[in-house]
Amino acid sequence: MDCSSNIFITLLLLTLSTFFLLLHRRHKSSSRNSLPPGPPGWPIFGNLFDLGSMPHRNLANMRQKYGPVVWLRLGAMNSLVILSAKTAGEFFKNHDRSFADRMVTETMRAHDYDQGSLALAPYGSYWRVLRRLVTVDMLVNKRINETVPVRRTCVDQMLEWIEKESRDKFGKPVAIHVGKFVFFTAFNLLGNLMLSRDVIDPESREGSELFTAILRLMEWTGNTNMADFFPIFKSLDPQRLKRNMERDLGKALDIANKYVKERMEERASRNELVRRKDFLDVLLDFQGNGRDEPEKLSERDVNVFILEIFIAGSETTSGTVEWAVTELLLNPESLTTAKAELAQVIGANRRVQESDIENLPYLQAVIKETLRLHPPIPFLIPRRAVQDTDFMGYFIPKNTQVLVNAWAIGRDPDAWEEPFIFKPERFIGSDVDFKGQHYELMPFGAGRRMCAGVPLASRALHLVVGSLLHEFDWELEAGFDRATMDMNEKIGVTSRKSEPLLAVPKKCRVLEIK
Ligand code: HEM
Repeated sequence: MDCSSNIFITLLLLTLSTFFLLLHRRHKSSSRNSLPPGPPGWPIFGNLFDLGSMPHRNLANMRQKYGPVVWLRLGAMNSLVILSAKTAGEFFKNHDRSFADRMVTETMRAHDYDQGSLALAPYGSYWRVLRRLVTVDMLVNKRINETVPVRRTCVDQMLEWIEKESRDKFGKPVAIHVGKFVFFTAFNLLGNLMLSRDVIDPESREGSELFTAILRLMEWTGNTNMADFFPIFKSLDPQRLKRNMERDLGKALDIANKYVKERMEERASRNELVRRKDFLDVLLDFQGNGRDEPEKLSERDVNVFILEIFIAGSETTSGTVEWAVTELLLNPESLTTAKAELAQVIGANRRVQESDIENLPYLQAVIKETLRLHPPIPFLIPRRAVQDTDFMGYFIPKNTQVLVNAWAIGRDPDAWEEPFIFKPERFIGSDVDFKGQHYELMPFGAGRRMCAGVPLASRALHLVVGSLLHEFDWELEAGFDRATMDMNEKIGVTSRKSEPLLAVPKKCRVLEIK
C-alpha cells in the first residue's frame, strides 16, 4: 500500500471512531441527565483561556449567562463550579459525601506528599486519624486555652518589630509592609505550637532553613501547572514545577525530619516532660488500633504533617489580616468604630487578650466582613467526585473537580444586601458566622472537609487585628486612597492582595502597657 492510501485509511478510521464516540456519548447523556451549562470552549484546551489571571472573578461573572452551576472543561479535566449560596447549601447538605475526595495536583505528588497529607488524603480511615488528631487532640478549646501565652508572646514580638521599623533613623514615621510582619508572626506562632520553637529569629528577623524551604515549596505549589490539565505533560513536566518541588520539598522534609529526630532523642533521654506538650508530641504519642488505622505514625507522615500546618495556616492568616487593615483604612468610619470599641472594652493601659474577643462584637464583625469579601482560598481546596453523581438534576461524572467559589458566594446578590460594600454592621445582631452552617459565608469551607484549623485561625485573626488597631494609629502611605488602591488579588497557594499594603503605624498614646 502506498503512502496516500495509508493516510486515507487512518483518516477514515479516525472519522468513524469519532462518530461512534459521539453517538455513544449522546446515547449516554440522553439516557441520563445532562451536564450543567457552561461556555463552549476551544478544542483540546477547552475553557482554560476563560480562567484568566483571576479565575475566581472571571468564573463569578459567568453566573449571569449560565446560572449558579457552571460546567468547564480544563484541558482533559472536567470541572463543576458552584457560584451561589443556595447551590453551595445543596452541595454541602446533600452531596458532601459524594464529593469528599480531593483533586490532587502534580506538584503535590512529589515525594508522595499527597499520601501523607491530611488536606489531600482520600476520604477514609487515614484521613479520619489525622483529622481527629487536629480537631480533638490539638485544637479542641481546652488545648487552645493552654496555648494562650504562646500566641501572646508571638503577637508581642510582632508589635515590637513593627514599632522598631515604623521610624527611619531621624525618627520620622515610615510606611511598613503590614502583611510581611503578620506572615512572620503566623510562622512563629505555628512553629511554637508545633515544635516549641521560633522559625524566624525575633532578633535578626532571619528565617530558619525550614522557613526558607517552606517558602520555596509554596511558590511551586501556587503555580498553574499544565501537567494538571494535559496528562501527556505529566512525565515531561515542561514548566519544571514538579522537579523544583521534588528538590525543595525534599529539603523541607529533611529539615522537618531533623527536628523530629531531635525530639525523639530528647523524649528518650527524659522520663518526665518538662515543657508544654506541643503538636509534635501529640503526633509522636499517637497510638492507633492497628486495624483500620496505623499503630503509630511513621516519621515521614509526621514530617509531612508539620509542613502541611505551616502551609495551611501561614499565608491564609496573614493575607486576611492584610485585607482587614486595608479595608479599615479605606473605610475610616469602620476604623473609628473598631478603635472606639477597643478603647472602651480594653482601655489604654493594657493589651488585647484572647479573653476579650467575646466582648468585641464590632471586631468580630470586621473579621467576618473581611473574610466575606476576601476569602484567602477562593475556590476552597478543590474536591473530586468519588462516583458518578446526580447534582441538582445534572449528571456529574466520577473524578470531576469541584470548585466552590467562596469569593463569588460572598458577593451573591441573593444572599447579601449591597454585596460589594465593606459594611461590618451587617453582622451586628446577625447569627451568620463562618463555622460551616451558613453557606453564604464560607471562607473555611463546610462539610466533612471543612478547615480543621478554624478555632485557632479565629483566635489568631481577632488577636492580631485587635492588637494592631489598639496599639497603633494607622495611615495609608502618601498617595494612596480608595481611588488609587489596587484591590485585585494575586493567586498562588492562597489569593493575596496583589499589591502589598503599605501603611504608616503611629504608636497610640498607650500608657504603661502590661
Ligand atoms: C484565615 C485562616 C484560614 C483559612 C481562611 C482557611 C481556609 C481553609 C479552607 C477553605 C479549607 C478547605 C475547606 C473545604 O474544602 O471545605 C481548609 C482546609 C484545611 N485547613 Fe484551613 N484555613 C485557615 C487556617 C488554618 C490553620 C491555622 C490551620 C491549622 C492549624 C488550618 C488547617 C487546615 C487543614 C488541615 C485543612 C484540610 C482539612 C481536610 O481536608 O479535612 N487552616 N482551610
